[in-house]
Amino acid sequence: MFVYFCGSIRGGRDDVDVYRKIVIRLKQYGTVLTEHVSSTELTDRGEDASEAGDRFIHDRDVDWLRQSDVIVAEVTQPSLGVGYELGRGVAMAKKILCLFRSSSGRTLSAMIRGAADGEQFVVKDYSEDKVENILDEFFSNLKRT
Ligand SMILES: O=c1[nH]c(=O)n([C@H]2C[C@H](O)[C@@H](COP(=O)(O)O)O2)cc1CO
Repeated sequence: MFVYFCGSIRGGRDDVDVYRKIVIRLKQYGTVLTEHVSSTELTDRGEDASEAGDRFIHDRDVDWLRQSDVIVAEVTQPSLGVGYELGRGVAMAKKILCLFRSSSGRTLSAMIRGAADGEQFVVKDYSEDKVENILDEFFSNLKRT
């Protein structure tokens, strides 16, 4: 199984430790195509603007989205890139799990919360200590469908 993990990069790296925890768990379920998103070495400047530049990052990530079987996004820290990835994912009819920490005091965008249908597009409010359980539950339901 190929998993595409989305998390904020240029939108801010405050939640990188949570991303790391999520990616470690996701690796039990398959190949995480975007492991770099959870790297503590990656700053809010992005991937060294990559030698090939932003177009390279965009095209590579859209290819990975196409290849993925499931998209998991940590959406607490607002990020244009994550929102874009989710929109592309919906257009590709991918199975999507969005994870939001209400303890942040933020209100999740209506364009994410309002997209939830409980099946193809799932939004879960969670606390960091429960994240592994939520992922385990999501992936065990996935196997049954
Ligand atoms: O350097 C990058 N590498 C990369 O893979 N991305 C992708 C993966 C992340 O899920 C998402 C983050 O978007 P943003 O940088 O707008 O927060 O975009 C984004 C950037 C920088 O925008």
